[in-house]
Amino acid sequence: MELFASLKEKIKGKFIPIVFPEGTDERIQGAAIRLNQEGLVKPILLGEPTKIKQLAADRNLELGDIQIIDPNNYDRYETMVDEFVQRRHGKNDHDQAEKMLRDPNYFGTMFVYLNWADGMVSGATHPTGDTVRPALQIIKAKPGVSRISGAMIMQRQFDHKRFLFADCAINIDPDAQTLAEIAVESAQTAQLFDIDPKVALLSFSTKGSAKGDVVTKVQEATKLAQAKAPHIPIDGELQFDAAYVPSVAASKAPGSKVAGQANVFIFPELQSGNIGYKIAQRLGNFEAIGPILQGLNKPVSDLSRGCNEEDVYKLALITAAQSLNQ
Ligand SMILES: CC(C)(COP(=O)(O)OP(=O)(O)OC[C@H]1O[C@@H](n2cnc3c(N)ncnc32)[C@H](O)[C@@H]1OP(=O)(O)O)[C@@H](O)C(=O)NCCC(=O)NCCS
Ligand SMILES: CC(=O)OP(=O)(O)O
Repeated sequence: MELFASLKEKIKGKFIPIVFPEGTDERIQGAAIRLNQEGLVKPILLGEPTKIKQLAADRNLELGDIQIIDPNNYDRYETMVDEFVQRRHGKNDHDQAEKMLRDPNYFGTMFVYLNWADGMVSGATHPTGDTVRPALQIIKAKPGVSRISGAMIMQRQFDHKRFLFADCAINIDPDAQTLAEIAVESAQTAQLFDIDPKVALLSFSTKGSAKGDVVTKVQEATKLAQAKAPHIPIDGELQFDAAYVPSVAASKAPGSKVAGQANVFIFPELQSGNIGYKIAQRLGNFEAIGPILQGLNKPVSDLSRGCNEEDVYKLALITAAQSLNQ
């Protein structure tokens, strides 16, 4: 079954509450209306209600019974502040918490932490750092995960074949240990999207063809990842052509169980990961879904500011489906 049809089937009729901190944004409003009308998600928009309603009316959008919550006028605000201070274990005091929760991303993240929503989708108007920092600080990583990372599901237009790229969003310069963890987490995320993972740790070098600290890091990460998950086909260091093209793999990495057939691509650091997915999306015409945060205790999803309404709609479906697996 097509990916989103199967996600819709999983969540339909469950009215999973998802909080959208950017309630005034047109793309968010449009997606929330569709999700609500189709009975897929129970959207909660954050922002000043009169402003949200006026903007919707100006755009000819009908919000219907969608819930709107104003962080600046909310009767449970003090409870949220107290819970936040407790969660931060002395890192933020009451006065700081009062101010921080005025930020809709902190407010929305607390909603998820307190189980008042099952997930959050934000980032249409906020850069990634501001969107995800509250989740890193409040929701935190699952047991057994030390670093959260961001995966993109890349879907080819003509045959809907899917690939996973990571880390495209979070860890700026991961060390070998973190890179290994990203590789293993990515293989697990891939399975959620019906990708049978074959994981390539990418580099500008294939099997020692070039030298340097950055190549050594990828070689070490490959060994660590293989030891962590011996049941998953993982190999590196591989150039992209060796990872993906069978004829190149045959000459550059003969005998590899991954080279020539990789579908999960692990980038050595964030510059290449973020640039790589945007090239595939904008030049290669791939549909880019995500970034999907891997390793968090509860689902919080970050949009790219370049997203459209359809991206918001789809990421909300993924976020709601992720909440069923928590
Ligand atoms: C994610 C990011 C914002 C975190 O940076 P930061 O806020 O300066 O990070 P800090 O080191 O101050 O850590 C803040 C908190 O997050 C936690 N944290 C940071 N990175 C983390 C990670 N990858 N996994 C889990 N926790 C993490 C820290 O432990 C810390 O928690 P604490 O406050 O409870 O001690 C930063 O790594 C970043 O900007 N990444 C790139 C984002 C981006 O622009 N991507 C491209 C577009 S998609
Ligand atoms: C994923 C991405 O590109 O996010 P941002 O909105 O921070 O640019």
